[in-house]
Amino acid sequence: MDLESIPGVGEKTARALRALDEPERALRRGDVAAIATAPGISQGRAARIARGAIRLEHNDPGGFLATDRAREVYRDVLSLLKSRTVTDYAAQRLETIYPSPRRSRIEDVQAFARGALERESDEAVLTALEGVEPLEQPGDIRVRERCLATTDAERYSEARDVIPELSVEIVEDTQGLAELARGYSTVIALDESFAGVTIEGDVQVRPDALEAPAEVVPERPLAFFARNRDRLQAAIEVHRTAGLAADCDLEALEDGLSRLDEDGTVAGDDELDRLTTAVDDLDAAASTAESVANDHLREAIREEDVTIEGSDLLSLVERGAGVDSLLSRELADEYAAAVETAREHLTDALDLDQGEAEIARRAFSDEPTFPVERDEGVVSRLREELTAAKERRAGRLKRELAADLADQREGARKLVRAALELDVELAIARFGREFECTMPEFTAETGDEPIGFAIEGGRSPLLDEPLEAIDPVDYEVTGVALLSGVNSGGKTSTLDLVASVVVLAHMGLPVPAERVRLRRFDDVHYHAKTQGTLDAGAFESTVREFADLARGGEGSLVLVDELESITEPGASAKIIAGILEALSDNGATGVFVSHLAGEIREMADYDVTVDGIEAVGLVDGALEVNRSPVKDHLARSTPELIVEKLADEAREPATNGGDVPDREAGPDFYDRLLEKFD
Ligand SMILES: Nc1ncnc2c1ncn2[C@@H]1O[C@H](COP(=O)(O)OP(=O)(O)OP(=O)(O)O)[C@@H](O)[C@H]1O
Repeated sequence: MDLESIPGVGEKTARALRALDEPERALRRGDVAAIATAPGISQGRAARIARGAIRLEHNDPGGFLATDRAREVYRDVLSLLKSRTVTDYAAQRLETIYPSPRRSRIEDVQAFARGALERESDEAVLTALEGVEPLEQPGDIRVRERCLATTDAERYSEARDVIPELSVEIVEDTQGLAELARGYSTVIALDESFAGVTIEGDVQVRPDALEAPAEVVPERPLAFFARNRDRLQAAIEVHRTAGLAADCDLEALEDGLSRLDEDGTVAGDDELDRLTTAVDDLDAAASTAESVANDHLREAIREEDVTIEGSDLLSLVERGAGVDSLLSRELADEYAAAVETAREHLTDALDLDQGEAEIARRAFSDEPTFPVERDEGVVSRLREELTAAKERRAGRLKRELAADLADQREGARKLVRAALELDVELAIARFGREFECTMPEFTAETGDEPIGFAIEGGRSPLLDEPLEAIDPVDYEVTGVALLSGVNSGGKTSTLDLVASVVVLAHMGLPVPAERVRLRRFDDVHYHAKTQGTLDAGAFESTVREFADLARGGEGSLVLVDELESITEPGASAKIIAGILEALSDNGATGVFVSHLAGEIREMADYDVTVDGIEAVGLVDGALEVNRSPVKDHLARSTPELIVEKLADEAREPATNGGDVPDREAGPDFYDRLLEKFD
């Protein structure tokens, strides 16, 4: 359907509506507001869309997490996974794994997770992963030493679009081209008509340039590799340390990257380095050469005894000759030697080749002068010569490197993606290992008897204690059960365990238990313990919520922690009994933690299962608890245990020097109390 054709649906609303089909992308609040107020959308539809948007925000596109506490458990287990990633990418990628009732979705992630669990992570891999990030597009680049030239206005604008890195110039004719060539180290002429013309400077006639932009601007592909050099090197390192098969030639890529500087220039070429240094140092070297020559000459003059006949001197003075002629007459050899040192210095300091040295020689004239002075014109020539050679060389190296790397681009992308995916897998593997997880078995798939859930040796990942301090819990529920138990026995932790196991299983991930079998649930309703008695309004809305639940509970997992605190015990027991009946009729799976299990069972008009977390005894005043709920067993409460202990002690013969324990309240009293508990 064309969304924009709905009256009143603007672009923004349409975008928001489309986003609903893309579960990976959360809707923004503004979008939801736009939908809700868009004319042409009924209130009911707007509400449904808003609910969908909220689910998306909670990464719950399937509406699996039906309550706040269920969503909290999901966020908590997700955090545990995310905290085991190295890269931000992997953390974000884990966000896309959400619990779902859909078999295909679960199985897809399961396949991924099974592979992940095989992965070994060692420190070297994790360290290497620190440098990996998603690849980035380089920013805009400008190449100043090269330009494009054409006589044609259409080609001109096409060139500007296709190769924005170079400036494009319109030229009238060969003369225009020649002028341009003086300002750039290379001019790329786009017109066939320029073929064969001879112009001073570097002019290339490339009518095909717009079809192969990377050849005339190798800076473009190189910028991509330069921008991503470090992350690519890190991704290579990840592949090496993890022994991961790569989709590209790692050596070739690494070699290419090692020749590339961060700014996109080619590194590690001796000749280019020589030319670059020569251009940079030229002025300084020429001036030093000058000083060297003058020092040399000064020294020579100082040591020289110049003998000149009076008549010669007279003729020189009469002719008005200066020091120069004296130099050339009397000190020609010294001058020549001084100039030679200057030339040698320039050649050596700049490491010039023969042709360049020829030019450099001319920077110091054979005509004697004092002081010796460089010829700036010649130094400029030399600079132009060196710069042109440098740019030619850099250009060639860039083209070669770009050609070498061109084939690696796709491979490089895959390399980084694989490294980042490995981080996701390693996070799952570490979670799996650290919580001693297994893959859960969905009974619909295994063909076993339908059950609710059966957890063997489960340890809640939400407990703060280290794993070894957590007692493994076995718990199995099919239908709806009440869970009774001593204070602090671990009832809430058991609900947390069930919720996290079920949520993880429906995310397609391994679960923290020795073995888990479960049915595929449609949703999880987990209600945390309510703090204190609810006011009438809140009580009413809670009852309403359960009425909804009771109506449609089939396929639901309902976990409720001490609902009785919402109102006074008598009324609570009645309400809970009613909810249990309805849920049980509807085939839901549920666990209700309650201290009123006995009362509720009596109220209910069917045989409610009551499981119990039992204190095995009191050790030094502290309860010793069997954390696995015992099936069909109403656990004794803590007060009962204490009365029992007192009764036992009262019955014991005095052991402390004839002092009879609790003389005032003898064994009879405790026995009578105990009877009340039965
Ligand atoms: N399986 C376990 N292994 C070790 N310690 C546990 C386990 N389960 C719970 N505990 C410890 O017992 C404490 C109390 O657990 P929990 O809050 O789940 O008990 P409860 O029965 O719900 O308590 P209450 O009666 O207050 O509702 C936890 O904070 C935890 O330290």
